Amino acid sequence: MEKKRIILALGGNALQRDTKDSSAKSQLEMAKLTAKSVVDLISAGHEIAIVHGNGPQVGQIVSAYEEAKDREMPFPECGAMSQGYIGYHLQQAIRGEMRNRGIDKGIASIVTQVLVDKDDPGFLNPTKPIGSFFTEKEAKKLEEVNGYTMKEDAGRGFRRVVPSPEPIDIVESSTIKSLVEAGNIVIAAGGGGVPVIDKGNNSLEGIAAVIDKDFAAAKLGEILEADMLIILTAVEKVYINYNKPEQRGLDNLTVAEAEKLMKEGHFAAGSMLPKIKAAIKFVKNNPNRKALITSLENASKGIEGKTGTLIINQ
Ligand SMILES: Nc1ncnc2c1ncn2[C@@H]1O[C@H](COP(=O)(O)OP(=O)(O)O)[C@@H](O)[C@H]1O
Ligand SMILES: NC(=O)OP(=O)(O)O
Repeated sequence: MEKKRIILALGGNALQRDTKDSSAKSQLEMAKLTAKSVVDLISAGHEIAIVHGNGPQVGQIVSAYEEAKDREMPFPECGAMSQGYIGYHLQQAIRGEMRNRGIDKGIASIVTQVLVDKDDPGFLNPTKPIGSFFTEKEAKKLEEVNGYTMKEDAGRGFRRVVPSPEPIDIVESSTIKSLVEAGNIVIAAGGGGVPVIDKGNNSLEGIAAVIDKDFAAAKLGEILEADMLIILTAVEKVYINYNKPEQRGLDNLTVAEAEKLMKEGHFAAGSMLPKIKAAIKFVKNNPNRKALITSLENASKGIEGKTGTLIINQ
């Protein structure tokens, strides 16, 4: 098979067994399972950069500091900590799996800053869920006492939501590119990257927000001139009429078809919609690029065209 440069976007289920277990032990076990699928792609000879989510983890870090009361930690610093925490687990798990299969490649996480616009409309309407799930009553109390904005998250309970601006550029992109071109596996723009704004005079400033990792992965793919964006999530395919009796899996979608289905409301906001938008951004106006949405365990089958939903320019 042709060797490809691939950006892998790892969704929540790659790192969390279930929404109630946010322990480090469980995350490391999940990272080890995830490593098997990732190393299947590495052993097929593809160049890989990994972008992971961080919603549960950054929420956990922020609330740990808030509960400690006697010490403060700004939100962007918590985002940077989440990159280190998750990157450490993925590095350990993927390195171990590579060594088990006799693959001697370097793997490293890059603490990544992602440039956003201070006037991004996302700052006015928080949408990105972070941290644990709460009942409606608990959510109301958190709104009153802590000043959080809480929203219902896909029928699973209430979560704190924070602004989610769009990524404009990746500050460490040339370093990431050099590492990928030298044959290393790179974990970058974790949690969508730490959002920073440009203050002028070579000065960047972190800002309290969480960038969508699927958008950051599409941006990284653009910068690295990747052949493929693979978004790994909990479902094997994208569906129309999802969760309805007439649900039907989609094998292939052109940008025009995806845009039409998006307008018809087939993709839920906050879950499948950003993935479709990221896939469209990555392939639009570029006939050589493909985006694939499938489940972690189907990554290798998906790349062989045997499952998943493939999004192409036309
Ligand atoms: N049309 C659709 N097709 C498939 N899945 C959908 C669709 N609409 C909503 N979903 C939901 O989107 C979820 C993926 O989004 P999300 O859980 O936010 O991803 P992740 O955390 O893996 O990045 C799927 O598990 C599914 O429940
Ligand atoms: N940053 C981000 O997109 O995280 P989740 O995938 O956990 O929502």
